[in-house]
Amino acid sequence: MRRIALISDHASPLATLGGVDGGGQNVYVGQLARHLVARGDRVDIFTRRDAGNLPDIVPWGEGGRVIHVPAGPAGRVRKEELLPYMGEFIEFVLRHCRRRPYDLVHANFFLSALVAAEVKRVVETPFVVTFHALGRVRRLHQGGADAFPEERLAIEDRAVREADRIIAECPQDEDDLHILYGADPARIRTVPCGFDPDEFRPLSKPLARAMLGLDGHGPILLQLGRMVPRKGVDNVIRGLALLRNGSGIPARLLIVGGESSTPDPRLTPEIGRLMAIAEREGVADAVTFVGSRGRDALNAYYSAADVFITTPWYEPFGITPLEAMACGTPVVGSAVGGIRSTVQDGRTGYLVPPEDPPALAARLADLLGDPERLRAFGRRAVHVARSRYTWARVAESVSAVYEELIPSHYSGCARAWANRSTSSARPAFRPETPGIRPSS
Ligand SMILES: CC(=O)N[C@H]1[C@@H](OP(=O)(O)OP(=O)(O)OC[C@H]2O[C@@H](n3ccc(=O)[nH]c3=O)[C@H](O)[C@@H]2O)O[C@H](CO)[C@@H](O)[C@@H]1O
Ligand SMILES: O=P([O-])([O-])O[C@@H]1[C@@H](O)[C@H](O)[C@@H](O)[C@H](O)[C@@H]1O
Repeated sequence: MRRIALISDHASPLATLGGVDGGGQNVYVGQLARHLVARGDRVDIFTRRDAGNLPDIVPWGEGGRVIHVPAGPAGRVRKEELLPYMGEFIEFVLRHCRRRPYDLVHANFFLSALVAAEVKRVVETPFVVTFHALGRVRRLHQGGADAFPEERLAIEDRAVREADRIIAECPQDEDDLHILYGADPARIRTVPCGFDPDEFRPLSKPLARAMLGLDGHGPILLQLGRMVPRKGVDNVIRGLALLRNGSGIPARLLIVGGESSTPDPRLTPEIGRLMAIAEREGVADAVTFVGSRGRDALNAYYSAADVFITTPWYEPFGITPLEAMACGTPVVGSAVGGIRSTVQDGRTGYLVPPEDPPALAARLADLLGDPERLRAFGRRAVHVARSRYTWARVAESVSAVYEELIPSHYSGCARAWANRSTSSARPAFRPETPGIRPSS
């Protein structure tokens, strides 16, 4: 039985999703852990305690645990401001490793990669990293709006140098790692993200719409995800205006996501910005801001929609288009990142340039004007999603990556450490990265 530590500094599988900091990484870590545990691993997820009332440990399936790490205030801290608290995080994880070692650490995001690199330096546990988002790519697209500290890039460079394996989520992510970070291709493995068939399956549209209390006529378009400018929701609203005015199709747009379950521009400024754009474009009546929704409500939203739209500026993978496909809903998405692999242009949906409302409107008009094509795309989408992208398959591939580092017969690192830890020579944690401090 392998002992795996999954580090996910700011993205807990227990968090509410749809706000600025809660989305794909939370889902990834939670699903990966569940499926690894189902395959027989012991998995501890280390994530920062971001509320005072959280238990120290929460069970996560049979053999899994979410461990809340006291690092910084027990309240919300923006991920951009977390670096100074990572010293406490590292020391906490090291204490766990010393009590009972892990065979492998899997870090998620650059802050967690810093933890994994320190753990490797001190107790020699190998590590795998999935970045989920890369600092240089973010800088390229967000420029001055990127508020992460300068140290992020050096930490990512170090993680790329020191990780035993790096998981890329799509060919574009692989290229970014190689070209922007000089990552050694021999240590990169490309494994996509997934969806859970227990959460997402096609429901009939009338049933799904009745479940959500949606009435009225006209096609329904859906946008669902974290409410941040780089998701390009403004372009979806502009595309909707062009569609309604140009082709006369009376489509409506539902926008799911935000910091709270009712849309509140004070809590989610991006919603306020989008509301103003809908007003200016003359489509405020055709756009419904729903707020964030829990996992159990999403199947109905995806199934109720005629088309799912996602037009981010960039996307390391993009889980939402997959979830839509699994519900039999065709996707019109930006031709960027992982969306280029999941959406088969002209077979399960269409790919459009990222910031191009006229191209989006034209594709929507094409699709909505041809109900037979919509149905055929939807059927193929379910097939593609189910045959290639379940979390069970993802976990199998990730497990194979671990296997390269921990042989199945388990001669293991953990055992080596257990023998060695009887010696008194235990190296101490010395933060090498500027900007962090040890807690004591
Ligand atoms: C820039 C960036 O870093 N993007 C990546 C980020 O996910 P990011 O959070 O940007 O977006 P994704 O679309 O991948 O995932 C969003 C997730 O949040 C869920 N959700 C959203 C709104 C809501 O109200 N309720 C809810 O449950 C969605 O169902 C989905 O499962 O990590 C993912 C996993 O590595 C990648 O696929 C993304 O490419
Ligand atoms: O888009 P971005 O803000 O750079 O980075 C994001 C994280 O902050 C978010 O918490 C996580 O869920 C996403 O997977 C992604 O990694």
